[in-house]
Amino acid sequence: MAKDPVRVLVTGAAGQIGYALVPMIARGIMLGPDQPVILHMLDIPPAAESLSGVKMELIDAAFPLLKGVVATTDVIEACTGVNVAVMVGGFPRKEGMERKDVMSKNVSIYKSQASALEKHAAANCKVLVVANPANTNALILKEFAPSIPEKNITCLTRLDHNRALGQISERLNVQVSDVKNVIIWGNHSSTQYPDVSHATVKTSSGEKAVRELVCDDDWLRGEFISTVQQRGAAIIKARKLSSALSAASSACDHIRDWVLGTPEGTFVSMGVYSDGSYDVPAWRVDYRPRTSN
Ligand SMILES: NC(=O)c1ccc[n+]([C@@H]2O[C@H](COP(=O)([O-])OP(=O)(O)OC[C@H]3O[C@@H](n4cnc5c(N)ncnc54)[C@H](O)[C@@H]3O)[C@@H](O)[C@H]2O)c1
Ligand SMILES: O=C(O)C[C@H](O)C(=O)O
Repeated sequence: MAKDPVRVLVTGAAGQIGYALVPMIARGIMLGPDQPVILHMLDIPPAAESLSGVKMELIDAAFPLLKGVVATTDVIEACTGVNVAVMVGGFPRKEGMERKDVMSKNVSIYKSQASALEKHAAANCKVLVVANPANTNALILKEFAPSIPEKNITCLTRLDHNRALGQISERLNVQVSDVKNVIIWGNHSSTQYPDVSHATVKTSSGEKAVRELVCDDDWLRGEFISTVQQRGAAIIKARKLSSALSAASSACDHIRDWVLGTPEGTFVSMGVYSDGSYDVPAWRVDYRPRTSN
């Protein structure tokens, strides 16, 4: 029997990540090849015409799994009934900026969208924040949507995880699909810590530790980490635009593995609300930034 469609919200859908992401969702890359979807796309009024063009293209692509498209600038209409929310709407940094430099513009967006999600999304809606600064925006969303369970609000560090897999694969000249179990600790920022302590590569003689195969701790402690930490900036320098296809693909990986699970013995990275697991300090209420009103 055919499955019921899942409603997936993409905010900032007229932007460059949105344009790469919505066809991936409509093709089943996010939720699986047998899962019908209804896409909810939100953007701001100045982008309404461009958003309507994206909707036209989705119709023209005749995706068999796509059972409906809501394209709107109304946050309530966009959030109503959604089972998965991918929060991409916001402003990207430009060359020479850090991700925290877009904080003042982007954080306010997440306050208003949090209350719309809290009131109108489906129960148990899973939220992925992509817009930067991703960890802070996710925390703001959690604060302003207190009835959404903490474990349902996450942010994207899967792009950093995938970048780390890619760097190991390039260094060892092995298929990226044979590398697994890197970990990204910390924020999606230049202070993140890509960790290969548990990472392995599948070889003809079984799984081998990345550290053993690389056999160069200076590289692992130095260039490897800084390349992953600075990859976003390197892409902005090269494209004059921030990463989009890799961000969209990683967002699909994040939701797919969250909803459908990972193969046994494989783990992946996602930004989660800290409850004290892994010896990382739990988030405390007194860490909250003070506000003037
Ligand atoms: N976490 C990650 O790994 C990662 C990776 C790449 C980019 N990003 C971030 O994702 C965000 C989007 O990047 P992009 O390249 O698609 O940017 P973009 O400028 O191409 O698109 C952003 C879209 O968001 C829309 N928008 C702005 N305010 C909005 C609001 N209040 N509601 C709904 N939509 C709104 C804009 O109109 C635009 O269409 C940026 O913050 C970027 O830094 C994060
Ligand atoms: O670096 C950026 O500003 C965009 C994104 O966070 C990335 O890592 O590519």
